[in-house]
Amino acid sequence: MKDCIYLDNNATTQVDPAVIEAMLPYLTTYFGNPSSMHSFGGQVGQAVKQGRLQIASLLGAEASEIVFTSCGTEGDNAAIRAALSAQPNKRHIITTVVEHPAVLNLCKRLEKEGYTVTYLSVDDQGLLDLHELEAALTGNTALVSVMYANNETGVIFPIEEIGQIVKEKGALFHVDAVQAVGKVPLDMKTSTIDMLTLSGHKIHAPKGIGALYVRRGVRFRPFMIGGHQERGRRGGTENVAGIVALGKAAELAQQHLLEVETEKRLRDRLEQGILSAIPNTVVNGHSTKRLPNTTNIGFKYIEGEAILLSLNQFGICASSGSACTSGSLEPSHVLRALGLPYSVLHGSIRFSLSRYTTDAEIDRVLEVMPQVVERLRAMSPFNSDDAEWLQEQEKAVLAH
Ligand SMILES: Cc1ncc(COP(=O)(O)O)c(C=O)c1O
Ligand code: FES
Repeated sequence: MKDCIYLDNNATTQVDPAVIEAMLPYLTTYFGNPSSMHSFGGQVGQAVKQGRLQIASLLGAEASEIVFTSCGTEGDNAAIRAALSAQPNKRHIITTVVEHPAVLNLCKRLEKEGYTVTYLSVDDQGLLDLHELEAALTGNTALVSVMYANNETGVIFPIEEIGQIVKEKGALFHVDAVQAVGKVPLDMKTSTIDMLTLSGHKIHAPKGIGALYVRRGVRFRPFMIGGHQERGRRGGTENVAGIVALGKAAELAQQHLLEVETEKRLRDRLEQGILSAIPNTVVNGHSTKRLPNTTNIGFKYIEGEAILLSLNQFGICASSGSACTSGSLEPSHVLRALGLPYSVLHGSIRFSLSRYTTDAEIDRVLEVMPQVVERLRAMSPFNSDDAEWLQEQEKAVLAH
């Protein structure tokens, strides 16, 4: 079991014991290849089929619309590349400035390959202006790729409204729903989404397995070229144990969707507790158009990294942004896009809860947090907005 108060579930989640139990036989006894003709392989093929049905059920999709991938990053890459190669005459892509690097860095690469990319901006609440989307869409737009919910702030975009606009212009619509799956109800049958990415390790399955929903009728050229697996949409012998795990995790996520209010109650208690006990704190991102498990809080005048290290000493795991960029001390591209002042930008912490989070854990964080912040602020050279240095930094950020 975990030996810390784990509030970093947007980075990754604990594998559910029931998921481990379901997948283990496929690492031991049932090691066959699902494509084999013999019945030993056939049994394994059945397990893959079952996993596909479970994922389809969570998404309100058909089993044939699910393609297993190795992770969310692969799903995003496969969807975007497939959309482009299916429409070779269209050379324009629309995405947002707050996407995960799996989309953002791919789009930057595609610009080098000759595509034009529009990066939609967000306001200080992290929300899009749909007029900007309408104005950007042209007959040359192959694809609009927008995340369902942001991994850093939890802000949720109005996906179906966006989809309506996209469909009017005949572009394909891809949604990175890695953070939304299991936290908001999804129904592909009534949705405008053409392709949707999800990742196992964010929903209590292991790392290294994911899925891509591809609406029936959407032309899909494989990203991973090889054998006939996944109906020719993704070559490579299936990660059977991973698929079984993802299927089980999807089943549990579907059940848990009914209880997601509990997670929200704990998140709100944590957030309100911090805001009321500690002065000069702000919530980053829209307060209600948000995932139920995420809060991103700016603690003015101190460094996020310092807060994280102090919390770590108390056995509390949180994050100052996305795991893949936290190695660099650059402020998060998401918080920068919100145009936050320098003092908030550098002092922001993301707490992301899961169904395992307890009231006792939230109590403990609320007990520790004020002392941590007070101690760091006492050492901070700039503890008011008037500090000349701070003002200079603000100007530099705005000019950036
Ligand atoms: C919004 C979003 N998209 C994509 C990914 C990438 O998923 P994976 O780690 O499975 O490649 C993540 C993971 O952090 C994410 O939060
Ligand atoms: S890969 Fe998700 S935080 Fe970077």
